[in-house]
Amino acid sequence: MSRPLTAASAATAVTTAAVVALLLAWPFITDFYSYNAQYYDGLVASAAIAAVLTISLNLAMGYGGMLSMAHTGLQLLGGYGTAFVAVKAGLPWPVGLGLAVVLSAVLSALLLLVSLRATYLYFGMITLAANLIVIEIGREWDDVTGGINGITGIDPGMAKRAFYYVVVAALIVAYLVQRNFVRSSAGRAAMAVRESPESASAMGIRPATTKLLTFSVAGGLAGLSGGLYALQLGFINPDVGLLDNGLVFFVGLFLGGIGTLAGPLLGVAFITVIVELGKDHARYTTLILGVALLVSMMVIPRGIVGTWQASRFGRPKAAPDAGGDPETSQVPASVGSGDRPPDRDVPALEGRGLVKHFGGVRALDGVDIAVQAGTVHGVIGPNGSGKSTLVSCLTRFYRADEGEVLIFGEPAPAASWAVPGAGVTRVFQVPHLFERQSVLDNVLTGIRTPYSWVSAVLRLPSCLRAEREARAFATELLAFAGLAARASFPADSLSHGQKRLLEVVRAVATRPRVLILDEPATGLVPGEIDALARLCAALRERGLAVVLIEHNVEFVMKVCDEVTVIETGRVIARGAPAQVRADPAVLAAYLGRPDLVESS
Ligand SMILES: Nc1ncnc2c1ncn2[C@@H]1O[C@H](COP(=O)(O)OP(=O)(O)OP(=O)(O)O)[C@@H](O)[C@H]1O
Repeated sequence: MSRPLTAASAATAVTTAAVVALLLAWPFITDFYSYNAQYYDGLVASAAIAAVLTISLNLAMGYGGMLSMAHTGLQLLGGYGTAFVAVKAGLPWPVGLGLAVVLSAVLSALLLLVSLRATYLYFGMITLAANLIVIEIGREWDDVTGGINGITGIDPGMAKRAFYYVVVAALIVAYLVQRNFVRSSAGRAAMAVRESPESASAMGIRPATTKLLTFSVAGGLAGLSGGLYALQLGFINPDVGLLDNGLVFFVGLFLGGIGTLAGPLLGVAFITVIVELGKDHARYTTLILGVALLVSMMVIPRGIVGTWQASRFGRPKAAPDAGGDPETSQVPASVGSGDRPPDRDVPALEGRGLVKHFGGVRALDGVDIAVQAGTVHGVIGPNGSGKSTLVSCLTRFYRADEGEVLIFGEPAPAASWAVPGAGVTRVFQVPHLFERQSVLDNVLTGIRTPYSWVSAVLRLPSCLRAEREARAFATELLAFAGLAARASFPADSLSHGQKRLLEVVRAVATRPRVLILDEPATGLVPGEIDALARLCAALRERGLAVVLIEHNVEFVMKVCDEVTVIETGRVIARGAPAQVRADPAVLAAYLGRPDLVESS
């Protein structure tokens, strides 16, 4: 997690220090310059509480890709938790804040669990329903919530200035939770699932648990914001949960920049200033916010921070390439040196009698395939013959109707996300990169790190060490692929060939024992195809099994030790390249284009 100090990170550190200094000095500044210091202190405290909730929304929607309409309800729940503890149970308010965090995190987890299969929009509707239910329970459950009048007399028992510092401390904590989470393997997993649950699964990330964790952490922060809000107001009632109140958080998030670390803070600060300047015309506040949102969506859809990052000034500069020449670079030493030496007696990957139907189409019709460790195994066949379906069945993206899959003689796990953990990683036919993440983060997403999200948020030494090692490994891999100079660039800025190489490198980062590449040479220029061939050879030397699905038969014949040929879902030939090339059934399958398989 310790990053090299670039000009951008130095600027970020200076800005962060300046903002923290301003927040800490604010009460002294207002004391000095204004007769109405308490008002301005309260204004900034309110903005800080709103920023905590906006950070929570950013984690859920920006980084987790989950549309949340439950955030005012979660804030209300946090408020009730704090009020109940402080007023009804007579316990210290910090205990109430703790309960607020737990209650809202638990409700978020439950919401996620009941909507695991929901799409983006349906998840949003489920959270909307939950929000309405929380408000209604608040109205009806008199004994606990005080009903429609709510709970009053919530007193933090300290001077307003002291409470201001409590709020600022909470904002700093919320920001650090967001930053440390996002920069950890948990955060990278959340962004991977946001961009493509399928690719995330192929990297060994379990989408359901990742979403559960992200939404629960976000829920906890929403509860914290609710507890602080109740303490600041001195009361809590069901109206706090009304959706109208959530408008300001949404506008702030989109204006500041959703999916950016500083966006929620900047957005809320911006809105606070707008509302404050227009306070003499308060009835137009909603109109002003609506117009602000509309204009920002039309002019700067990525928000202020997102637009800055995408601009010429905010974009990273290309570093001189640190030895990133695939001609000469070596595959990092740790690739392939897994804990188990390759067992040459048992196939690394085996499919037995695989059958797969799509409606009336029999895409696989009893395919047997056995791939040995330390070999490159080609799978060829005409278009639509079933190659990609075979890969998907072997990696459990499709459930085969019949047959079994074995990895080093053991039955393969049933879930696709568990297959990389068993040693088999696939690369898709169409590039499936995490396009909005940096090139380095794409590779880091593939690396399994042995620390928990809690140690990431607390930046414990074990986590920092593991991150340092992961970054060093990822950097070595990028240097091998000739992409080191582009490490901090977004993946979508790469050329097609670079994207394909990055995807292969990302798969290698999972430290597989079997690597399946589905048409990796498509769209590559000859130099890139050579680099790919060298990579396959290097991985074979390291004892990996490489499965190569390809249309480029010349390439397959050059790099493969064994070839399986499929036609209409059946294996029609298998053996050494020269033997397969001369097989009459193979020549017949390529009827019309025998030049594709015949030696020149
Ligand atoms: N999700 C799906 N739904 C319905 N039919 C499918 C699906 N996936 C594949 N098929 C069909 O199964 C057959 C095998 O397709 P598959 O994509 O596995 O072939 P392929 O050999 O990989 O082809 P290509 O070389 O063009 O990528 C084809 O007839 C295809 O139309």
